[in-house]
Amino acid sequence: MELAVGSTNPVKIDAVERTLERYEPTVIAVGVDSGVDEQPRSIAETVTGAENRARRALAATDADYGVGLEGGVARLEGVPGLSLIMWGAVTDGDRTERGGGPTLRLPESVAREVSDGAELGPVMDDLLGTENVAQREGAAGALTGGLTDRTRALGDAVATSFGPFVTEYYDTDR
Ligand SMILES: O=P(O)(O)OP(=O)(O)OP(=O)(O)OC[C@H]1O[C@@H](n2cnc3c(O)ncnc32)[C@H](O)[C@@H]1O
Ligand SMILES: [Mg+2]
Repeated sequence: MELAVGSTNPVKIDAVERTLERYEPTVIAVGVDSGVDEQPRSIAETVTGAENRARRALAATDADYGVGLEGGVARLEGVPGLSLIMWGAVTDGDRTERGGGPTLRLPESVAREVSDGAELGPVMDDLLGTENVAQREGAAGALTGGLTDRTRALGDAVATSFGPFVTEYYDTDR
């Protein structure tokens, strides 16, 4: 199975390779524009970024599927504080499906800087004294003490957005 992933971030490529391992994936990294802000600030903007990445990556290749992964922040109804969210989108060129990954509350100091306009990646690097944590364990790893990491967290978004293509349960939706 050939998959075009709309990013060159190694954690996103790894997340797709590992999650879809049983399909023996060939993954092509395609640097595309997400078409949304570098730091999406709502569920809708995050999902749109994932969709754009998936469609643009597929359009640039003859892969079977395009996959888009996007990280964002949002204030969610019923959940205090600012949340880190992540969404996936998968397209076969005809149909597009979306699915989410885990949600984490950001520490207040991080939430404040991001709310003031900063991008999460650099703010996390400042807090942790790291460089490019977004390309390694990510906020998901740091904020859980390693109970999960960004590859696994994004892998969940890959699984939930890919599911409708590999199970029969959604067939009646079409
Ligand atoms: O090259 P791309 O694919 O754009 O990879 P990225 O790391 O920038 O990932 P996103 O654009 O999807 O994420 C939007 C912003 O949120 C940040 N971000 C998202 N998840 C993160 C995480 O787990 N740890 C640190 N920063 C994260 C990221 O660094 C960006 O500033
Ligand atoms: Mg980015």
